[in-house]
Amino acid sequence: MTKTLLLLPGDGIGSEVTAEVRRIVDALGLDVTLQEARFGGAAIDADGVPVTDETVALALAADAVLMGAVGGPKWAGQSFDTRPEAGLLRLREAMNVYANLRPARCFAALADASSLKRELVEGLDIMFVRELVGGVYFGKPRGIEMLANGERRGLNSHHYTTGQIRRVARTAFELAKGRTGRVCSVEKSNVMEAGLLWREEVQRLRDEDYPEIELTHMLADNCAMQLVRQPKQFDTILTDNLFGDMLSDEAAMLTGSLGLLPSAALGEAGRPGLYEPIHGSAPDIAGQGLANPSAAILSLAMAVRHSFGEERTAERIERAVETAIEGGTRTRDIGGGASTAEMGQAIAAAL
Ligand SMILES: NC(=O)c1ccc[n+]([C@@H]2O[C@H](COP(=O)([O-])OP(=O)(O)OC[C@H]3O[C@@H](n4cnc5c(N)ncnc54)[C@H](O)[C@@H]3O)[C@@H](O)[C@H]2O)c1
Ligand SMILES: CC(C)[C@H](C(=O)O)[C@@H](O)C(=O)O
Ligand SMILES: [Mg+2]
Repeated sequence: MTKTLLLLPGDGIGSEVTAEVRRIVDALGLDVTLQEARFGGAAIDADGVPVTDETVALALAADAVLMGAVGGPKWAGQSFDTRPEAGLLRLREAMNVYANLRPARCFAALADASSLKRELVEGLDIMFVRELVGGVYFGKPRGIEMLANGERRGLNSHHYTTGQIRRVARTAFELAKGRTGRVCSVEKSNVMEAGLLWREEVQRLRDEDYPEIELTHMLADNCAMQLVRQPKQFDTILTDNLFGDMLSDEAAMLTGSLGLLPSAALGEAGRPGLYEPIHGSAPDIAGQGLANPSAAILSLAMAVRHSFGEERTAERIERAVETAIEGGTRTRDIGGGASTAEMGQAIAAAL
């Protein structure tokens, strides 16, 4: 049956990399109806808000949503509620995509592009499962307030409920069953109550429902260090919204570039997923044809796998990205001179 894919190019390199996603959809001849809507800064400029109610409704009615990137200096001075990033948070919340899968795999041909030694990253395959609709990103109260003594105070709240922790932990355990069965849960249970609850609930769910899973716990600061000391010790890393954001950017460099890491944000079964490269709008290279479209194209592969249920086509896209890189076509971030379009063409040709 024809699937619906809503493309949200967004800002900066977002539109450049989603153009290459279109190229791949066309080259594959996928049975997909493509829709497109403004998002982020582009929507602020045209519609006055980073995401309109109509776009949220389109997303909820689609089979999958693929977002490029949002944000940029043009909108950085605005209040939080009207920034491009707020549109992304609103969409994640509206779609209730609480489990964010961020795979960090090192392609053999790129082991030397990593900032770590080849032997540390060769064969690396980590799956981050980042909680995406809770924690400090969404906690209330929040804001900047004026104190009686004339000082200003910035305030954010970090909290998690049992249910929020258990549902994302379940996703991580289910995924790990199809991998090596090892899950490392990452928090700061030594200083944060929400971290302590996280550790307790993850352990409890493992003991109740997943005795076959080998679960370990690690403090987030140690995890940041271990990722660059001995990254191959990890298989599945389960963590909260903020730590997951930071640790996945760190892990991107193990694979060679931020331009390589895709993501899938999933909610309840049968609901649409939200797919995004993990990188941002990259204002420093936007508009120059320098962006690596691989992360966006690999995000399409994740959409095809998780929302369209077409595992073989997903693997075909992933293999084509690897083949194009092995064949020597590389954008600047991974040591080559290819443009965004040339990289997309090489991937399309390798399908
Ligand atoms: N999901 C998203 O939409 C998302 C994610 C992260 C940041 N942002 C937003 O993007 C804006 C810029 O943020 P930033 O500069 O801190 O992070 P960024 O991810 O945009 O860029 C960080 C660095 O990585 C490089 N880079 C990123 N993607 C690349 C690609 N595909 N190919 C080659 N190089 C790439 C950039 O050139 C830059 O040097 C901010 O407004 C931020 O809020 C959005
Ligand atoms: C743009 C921002 C809201 C977003 C996040 O922090 O989740 C980004 O950094 C990401 O990794 O998707
Ligand atoms: Mg991020």
